[in-house]
Order: sequence, then structure tokens, then C-alpha cells
Amino acid sequence: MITVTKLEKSYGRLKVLQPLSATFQAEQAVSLIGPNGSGKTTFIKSILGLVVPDAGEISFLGEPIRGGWQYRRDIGYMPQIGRYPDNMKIRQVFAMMKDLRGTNQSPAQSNYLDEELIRAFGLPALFDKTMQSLSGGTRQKVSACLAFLFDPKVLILDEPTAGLDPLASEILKDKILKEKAKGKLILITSHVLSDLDELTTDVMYLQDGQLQFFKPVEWLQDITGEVKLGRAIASIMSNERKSERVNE
Ligand SMILES: Nc1ncnc2c1ncn2[C@@H]1O[C@H](COP(=O)(O)OP(=O)(O)OP(=O)(O)O)[C@@H](O)[C@H]1O
Repeated sequence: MITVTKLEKSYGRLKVLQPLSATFQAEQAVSLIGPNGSGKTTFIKSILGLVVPDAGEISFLGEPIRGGWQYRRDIGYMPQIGRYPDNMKIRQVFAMMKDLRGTNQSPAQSNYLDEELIRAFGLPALFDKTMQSLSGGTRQKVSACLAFLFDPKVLILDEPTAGLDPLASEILKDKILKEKAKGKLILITSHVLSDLDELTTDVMYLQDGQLQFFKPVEWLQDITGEVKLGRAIASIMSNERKSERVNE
């Protein structure tokens, strides 16, 4: 569904993505994990066309994305920090997004809106609040609802539960599981690995912009003997550190 080939990105002298290749298929829920600054958001933004890579190629459903934007209609994106016009009310943000999507869309496509999460979060009661007046968590809820709104084939979620209260986190995780069951491709980053346990089919681990591994979660569980993602990753990382010390 998405193929990334030898992707590279630097900011000045800092190599943020070393040549990185990966293929993502429908029905996968890929957890993109790595330390702060390892290049996860840069990788995601490259797929979304928000960061222009220095080298390499990304294709979506077999077509290179370079210079194109139509493919973005098939991707729902929840950014780490959503930015919205301060004075716009929540209802206006949703209306604006629907208007933008409504243009050049066939009636059949424009009819289907997934507003389940809007109701589950109780957002209609807050529709007349302006974006600048919202708490961080409520702003995150708006971002989440927009990612799911147009029933996209792919969901890219950057730290989706950060800032959400426990109930909202569970509501969002249930929604992600539901969309996963429909066979969508889900790409998700989080530092809260316990949030990923139920969801993950595959783990992509980045460090210093380099892909350390991209494997099914069962592989990770087998080689570490750990069921929980957090423990499995910790086990791999501490073994790597030990072997680095031996090689020093
Ligand atoms: N626009 C930019 N200009 C300069 N440097 C940047 C820019 N965007 C990202 N970087 C740098 O690239 C590196 C990777 O950043 P990125 O946001 O991709 O990491 P991350 O793995 O998502 O981190 P986190 O877990 O903290 O969200 C960091 O060192 C960051 O400072």
C-alpha cells in the first residue's frame, strides 16, 4: 500500500533519516517506536508530503507521491500538535474541513462521514467553543476526530493519546481497534508502549534515523520471551547496549 525506498533527510549537518526502506500493507497496525529525535515524525511527514526528502522515493498504491497530493485524501492524519485558527469554533473547523473535502468529490464519496468519535468524545456539547479556548486534551480530541472523519484507507497517528485523559484514551484506542478490524493500514507512534500492546501487528524501531528492525510483533515476543511491547523493546535495547560494550 505504501512503499518507501531509500528515504533520506538531513537538516543541515544532522542526518535525520538515513537511507530507510519499508513497505506497509493494508491490515497492518505498525507501531513506529524510537527515542526522542530518532526521526519518527520526520518519517511520517515525508509520507504525508509535509517534509520533502533529500533522496529516495515513496509510493502510495503503486504511484509515486512526488509532486502529487490526491493520495492524501486516503490518509487520515492526527498530528502530534494540531494547529487551528484561534478564533474558529469547533463546529466551524469541522464545517471547513467538510467544505474542503466536498469540492471535486463525487456525491457517493462525500456522503460518508465517520462522526462516531465526535459523539463518543461528547464534542457536540463544546461545538461553540473557540479553538483558542480549548484545553490541550480537547484540542487533541478534535485532531483525532478529523483524522477519522472521512473514513480514510490509512490512518497515521502521531502520539495520539498524549494529553488525553484515561477515558478519552480508551475511547480512542477502541476506535483505532475498530478501524484496524476493517482492514485499514494504521501507522502509529507513541512513547506510551502499553497503549500499543493491543493494537500492534508490526513494530518499526528507529534510532538516529536508522531502521533497527521492522518485524511482526510475534517475532519480537519470540526472541525476547516478553509478551508486553514495552518489556520486549527494553530487552532488545539492553542486549544491544551490552553487545556494543563488548565490541568497544
Ligand atoms: N524543521 C526542522 N529543522 C531542523 N531540525 C529538525 C526539523 N524537524 C526535525 N528536526 C530534527 O530532526 C530530528 C528528528 O526529529 P523528529 O521530530 O522526526 O523526531 P521524533 O522521533 O519524532 O521525536 P519525538 O519522539 O521527540 O517526537 C530531531 O533532532 C529534530 O530536532
